[in-house]
Amino acid sequence: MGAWLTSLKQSLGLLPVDKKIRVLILGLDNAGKTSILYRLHLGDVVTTRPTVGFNLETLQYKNISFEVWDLGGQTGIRPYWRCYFSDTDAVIYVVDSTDADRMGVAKHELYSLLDEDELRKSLLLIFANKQDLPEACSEVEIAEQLGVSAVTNRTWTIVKSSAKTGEGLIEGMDWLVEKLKEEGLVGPRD
Ligand SMILES: Nc1nc2c(ncn2[C@@H]2O[C@H](COP(=O)(O)OP(=O)(O)OP(=O)(O)O)[C@@H](O)[C@H]2O)c(=O)[nH]1
Ligand SMILES: [Mg+2]
Repeated sequence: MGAWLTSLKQSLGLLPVDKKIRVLILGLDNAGKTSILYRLHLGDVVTTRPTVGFNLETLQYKNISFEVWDLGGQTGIRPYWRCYFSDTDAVIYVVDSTDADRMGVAKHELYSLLDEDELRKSLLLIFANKQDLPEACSEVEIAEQLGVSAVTNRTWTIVKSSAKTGEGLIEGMDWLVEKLKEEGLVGPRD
């Protein structure tokens, strides 16, 4: 069905209006969350500052509306993440693949998220970010250090990415769309 016809039918009440897919972008400070949000939103590299609070954008991808919340990742802000958990369809967890010293902290924060009841049904897309840098660990190494192979109660994947070059971002979004369809959260026509 053409997009205009869908929208006409929706406005006439003949089709349900698709709900927005709620996505949280989480991860340690400096991981690249804001850079990824705006790379997806604007298709370009943006200059960022550490996020205090959040950035919120609506992304349209493959006829799906994603309401994307990018939350600040500094230590003192992380306890506030939980204020945003309700009704979250997907978590994008961003890891700085060059930050070997803090991989344990990144793992700890990830496992805290996995323990959250409000996120028990959320899809989990992990971006092993900053792959354009020569010192970046591979996504296989990151997966190992995060211990994600032990995660069996979630639909998850890990994708290598770069907010700088754009590598992996579409691959990650495509995975999300496929899983949202499988779970019936978006219709087959989307
Ligand atoms: N080389 C490279 N640099 C990146 C990449 N992604 C982000 N950066 C840089 O990493 C720094 C932090 O990026 P942000 O997007 O602000 O990180 P953040 O996760 O939003 O950080 P907080 O808001 O503090 O939680 C910035 O200097 C970015 O330019 C990437 O893929 N490659
Ligand atoms: Mg930020």
